[in-house]
Amino acid sequence: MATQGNNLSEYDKSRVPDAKEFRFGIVVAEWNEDITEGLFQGAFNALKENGVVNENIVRWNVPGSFELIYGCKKMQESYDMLDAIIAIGSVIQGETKHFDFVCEGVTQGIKDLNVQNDIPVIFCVLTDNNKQQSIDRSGGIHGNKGSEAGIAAIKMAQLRKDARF
Ligand SMILES: Nc1c(NC[C@H](O)[C@H](O)[C@H](O)CO)[nH]c(=O)[nH]c1=O
Ligand SMILES: CC(=O)[C@@H](O)COP(=O)(O)O
Repeated sequence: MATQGNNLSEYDKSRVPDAKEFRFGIVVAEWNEDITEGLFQGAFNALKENGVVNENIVRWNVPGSFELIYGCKKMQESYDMLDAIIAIGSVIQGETKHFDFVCEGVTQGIKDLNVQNDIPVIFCVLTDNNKQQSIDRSGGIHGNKGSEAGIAAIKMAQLRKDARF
């Protein structure tokens, strides 16, 4: 399986651009907030480890993962000086098919934001079968997907900058 055998927090620092000039937005869903706070810390720490200063990180909260779509869209519109945005959520299977619709909806919505707008939005939404899988991927045995997302945000910010010249 993609994550098993790998650690989401490990990365080759020599392959990560210096991010001290970049500005990032982070939109965090409050559903399963024990998980999403862990993901936020992973992303925040990864940005800081690579030179980002606190003043260049703006955070908004939204109720659930489905609202990440609107929150990220408004952040793209409100903060056009941002270099990348990270969308953080934790969706855990319940008794019904609601999980399927939330996961598909947020996936398609964030994809659309990347297609329609110029600020890249990084998909840091866990879609897990149970709580343990979420714990394992937000600072547990498989590392922290938030860290992975922070590094992806830096790399996409650099790609966007390079693409302008
Ligand atoms: N069950 C989970 C949800 N459900 C709520 C939706 O995201 C949304 O807020 C609601 O349908 C109102 O529009 N959200 C999560 O982030 N994680 C879940 O496990
Ligand atoms: C992803 C969800 O919305 C889900 O956790 C809600 O739980 P349930 O399907 O039991 O209503």
